[in-house]
Amino acid sequence: MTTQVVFGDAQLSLGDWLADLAVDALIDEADLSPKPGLVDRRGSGAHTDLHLGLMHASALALWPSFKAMAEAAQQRGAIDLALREDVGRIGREGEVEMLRVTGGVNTHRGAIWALGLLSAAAALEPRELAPEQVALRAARLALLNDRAVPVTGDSHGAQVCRLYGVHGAREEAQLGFPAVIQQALPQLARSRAAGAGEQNARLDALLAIMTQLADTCVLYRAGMAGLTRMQSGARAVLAAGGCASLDGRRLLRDLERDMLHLRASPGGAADLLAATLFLDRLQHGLPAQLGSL
Ligand SMILES: CC(C)(COP(=O)(O)OP(=O)(O)OC[C@H]1O[C@@H](n2cnc3c(N)ncnc32)[C@H](O[C@H]2O[C@H](COP(=O)(O)OP(=O)(O)OP(=O)(O)O)[C@@H](O)[C@H]2O)[C@@H]1O)[C@@H](O)C(=O)NCCC(=O)NCCS
Ligand SMILES: Nc1ncnc2[nH]cnc12
Repeated sequence: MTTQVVFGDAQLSLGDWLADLAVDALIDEADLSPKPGLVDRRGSGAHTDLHLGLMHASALALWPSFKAMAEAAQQRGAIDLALREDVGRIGREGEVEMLRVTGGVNTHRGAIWALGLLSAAAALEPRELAPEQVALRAARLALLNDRAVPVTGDSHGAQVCRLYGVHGAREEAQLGFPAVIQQALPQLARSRAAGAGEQNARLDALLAIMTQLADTCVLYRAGMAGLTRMQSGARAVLAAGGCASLDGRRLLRDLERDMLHLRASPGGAADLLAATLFLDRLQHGLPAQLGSL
């Protein structure tokens, strides 16, 4: 039985719809400008191996993985080890495809993890798509131990988590994406309500994530000095009125200058902004009708 999402006369399977939302979120994140240290429409930020075309190609290449994760969730129908291991296997295959398309560059490793879990979590209960509900189901899935994960312990994230005693991408998901639920979505709503405009509201949401996140990409590239500058700089922009204000824009420019100087790229925060946009669309773009064929 396939759940169909009905938009007027058009019909889409739930897996197609969720994969569309996930890829749209990745492309919107990549395009959003000006983001400090990150790839955007202006350039490659602190990266020498990434550019906007590569981010787009990577996002599009992941569509089948997100669809497959959502379909696995529909088929399994419960948060259990079988589903966790399906999601892990599909995610690893997605990573291989990402690396093939980008010629070996890590564009979206964290995003496959976050958006994969969230796509599966959404597909499990398509009538319960409030951000907190979806994030909680994703957390329960992330807490299960995928026995097929290669136990190398030498990823960049694992190295800096050990060195600095912080939580990385795995724990962010296991805690129910607090940076998204407690920081980014409320900031997105506040900035929209204040009339900041959509682009500035999304930039403010990214900064809200950056105020608190232990972004392991920043830690790996720029150490604790980089992370502290990222967090304090993001707080300063928001305290000055956010990206829609003149003072906020000046402080954003200062933050960008310092992050480029430190080679610091908040890739983890960028992934969580994509997760924010995905959950925001899920809650505001509920399908007109869900039916089962
Ligand atoms: C649980 C996993 C996510 C693995 O996590 P782990 O921490 O062990 O591994 P990393 O390889 O470091 O990947 C984590 C990626 O998550 C993003 N991230 C970082 N901090 C956070 C955070 N606090 N919360 C959430 N997300 C976070 C980040 O991804 C983005 O940055 C990448 C680009 O950065 P860049 O600096 O260019 O790249 P590097 O490769 O580090 O190289 P250098 O250029 O510096 O030399 C980009 O990918 C963004 O997406 C981290 O990279 C999960 O992946 C896992 O379980 N892995 C095991 C295999 C598996 O089963 N996979 C399938 C899972 S469905
Ligand atoms: N816009 C971006 N720039 C650099 N790394 C990223 N990882 C995810 N999105 C990114």
